[in-house]
Amino acid sequence: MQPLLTVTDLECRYGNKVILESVSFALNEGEIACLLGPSGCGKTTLLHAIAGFQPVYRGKISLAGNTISTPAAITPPEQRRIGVVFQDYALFPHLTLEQNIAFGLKSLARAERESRVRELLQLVRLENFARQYPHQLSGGQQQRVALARALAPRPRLLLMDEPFSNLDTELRRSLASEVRHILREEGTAAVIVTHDRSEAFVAGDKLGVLSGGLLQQWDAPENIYRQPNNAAVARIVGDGALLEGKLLQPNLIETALGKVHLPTAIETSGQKLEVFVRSEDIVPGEHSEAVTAQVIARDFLGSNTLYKFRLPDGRVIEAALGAEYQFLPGSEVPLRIAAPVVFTV
Ligand SMILES: Nc1ncnc2c1ncn2[C@@H]1O[C@H](COP(=O)(O)OP(=O)(O)OP(=O)(O)O)[C@@H](O)[C@H]1O
Repeated sequence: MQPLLTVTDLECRYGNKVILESVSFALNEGEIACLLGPSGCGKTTLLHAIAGFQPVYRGKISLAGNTISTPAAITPPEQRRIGVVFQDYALFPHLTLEQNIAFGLKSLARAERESRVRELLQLVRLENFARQYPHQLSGGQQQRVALARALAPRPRLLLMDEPFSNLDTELRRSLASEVRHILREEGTAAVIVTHDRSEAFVAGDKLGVLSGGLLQQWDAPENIYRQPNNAAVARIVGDGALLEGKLLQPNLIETALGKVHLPTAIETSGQKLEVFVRSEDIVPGEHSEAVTAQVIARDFLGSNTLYKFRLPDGRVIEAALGAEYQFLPGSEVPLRIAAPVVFTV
């Protein structure tokens, strides 16, 4: 099957400043991709290049088999059949919900237009609000209208730039899940920019992690979480500490947080080893491979407690522990690593 969207060796610049370099990925029909990365890493620039708002310096973007961007030629945004949803919703304040959604459907006959608007109002669960104006809706509802308006003309691809960032945390996650459901129902492929990893995990079939102008990894969110390509990706997709590792045996590493056995032996020819330890992958309890750490602080977070421990070498690490563990500040606790992610650098 030919991918819907193909980005090949893309480079984008502002003046002489290189913003994105060697970016390549492919998205299939109906797939949802989330672009995740720190502020300023080029997420919006990539989205704008796909939309046709941003020229490309090198490489190529193709949609449904047609080349739409090269350094030599750009298909104008309005000819790409790409829908865009912005962070600030950008709804028309003087139009009702149904008029907002019908906006891009002027070429349809009236009956067809009305039926498509009804269908979309139902899809975003706002059928009882058809005659209301945007200011009469909550932020989450407004964002669902913006989504319905963008989907109305049946775009081949939908682009969303930080669509949930104006909403509170809980609503963000539930809307991310709802958007996924709505896009699935419509069968529309999408690229969603976010800097919130839980939104990206919930919404995306694919995750693209950007940092330093490079697409560091492109894969299913779970694969990236379990096997990040490098420490930068590991940090972007999870909280944790990066420790130096010393190879004692091909499958045994020593770190400041004790020794860890690896499921498979690794070969190094003198390279440095780095061990990324997620805060939820640290286990207390007596063990031959544990080190003794001191509790210096604890924050109760509800489902778990976030402890700060001082390791024997003086560094402080965080561990998220369940309710079965109760340690007081000042106490000494044996700790070890349950599931390390190891990189050779
Ligand atoms: N019009 C512009 N002219 C020059 N530099 C720009 C312009 N727009 C963006 N940049 C720079 O390009 C880099 C990437 O910006 P971009 O908006 O793509 O990042 P982002 O990952 O979307 O960031 P954020 O998460 O903060 O929105 C930044 O360093 C930014 O300062």
